[in-house]
Amino acid sequence: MLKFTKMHGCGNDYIYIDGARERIPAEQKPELVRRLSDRHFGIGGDGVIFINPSDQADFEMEMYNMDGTRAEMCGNGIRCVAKYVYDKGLTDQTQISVISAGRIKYLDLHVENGRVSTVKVNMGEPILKACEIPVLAEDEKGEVIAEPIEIEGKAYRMTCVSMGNPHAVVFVEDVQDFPLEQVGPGLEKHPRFPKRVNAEFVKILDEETIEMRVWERGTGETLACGTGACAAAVACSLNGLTKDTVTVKLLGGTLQIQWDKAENRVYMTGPATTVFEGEIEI
Ligand SMILES: N[C@@H](CCC[C@H](N)C(=O)O)C(=O)O
Repeated sequence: MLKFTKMHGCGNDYIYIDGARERIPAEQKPELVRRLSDRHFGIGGDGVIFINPSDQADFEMEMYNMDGTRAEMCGNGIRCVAKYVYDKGLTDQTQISVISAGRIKYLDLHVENGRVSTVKVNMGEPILKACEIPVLAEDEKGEVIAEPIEIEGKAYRMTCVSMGNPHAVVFVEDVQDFPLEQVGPGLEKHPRFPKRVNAEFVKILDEETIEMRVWERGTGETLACGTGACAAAVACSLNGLTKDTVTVKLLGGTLQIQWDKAENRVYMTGPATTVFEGEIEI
């Protein structure tokens, strides 16, 4: 029997597993993730996150998308990791560090009635160099800002940002009626992205507010994406469309994103919620 906790951040739901208690061989994880994430035959979720011990930070986050592929970073997931470790008494600290794919993030936990309600995460520097995102570009050391790209015969402009994981941000007039199911997979798997990409479709509401839908690499449309919201805020600022602090409205909730340009750090603040706990035979 495998113990798990189902949690979400703005409706981006993952299955959280204590990797110190549940020892699963690495080669079995992708298949297990696909089974557990299945919304009809499994627990159901956008993927699975293992919370492991670490010598470099307070905890390690090991993140898998629904299709069993690893991702370097997960913004909504890392807030839930903070809630998991605090609410379960694995730490009594309200400032913690979490490492994911070799990069350490620092988190401030906001506690109400003994439980974490919201978390502010220092998401680090946005990565803008094409070869580091990675996105194929004429100038591999340059930035990809408002560059033309064709998907399914239609022309769009994309701005590429990595928050540890790759994102392509496209500005659109209408988010709600945007044909995400057609355009999202085309952008995710476009040959310019050697590691595929997460695709954000963004409408500017005013200089401090944006609306966004996301097509996630390895999962498809989700109700929210934390790293995607950070990438969108950076892309808005780079294109001169908003201030450096924005409210991002997603299908499943709202995130506050600040790009502190003096420090060149992105800060994300948002909720973390536990849905239920259980055990499943594997
Ligand atoms: N939903 C996440 C991002 C999850 C990983 C992503 N699909 C990828 O493959 O990079 C978030 O909140 O950041």
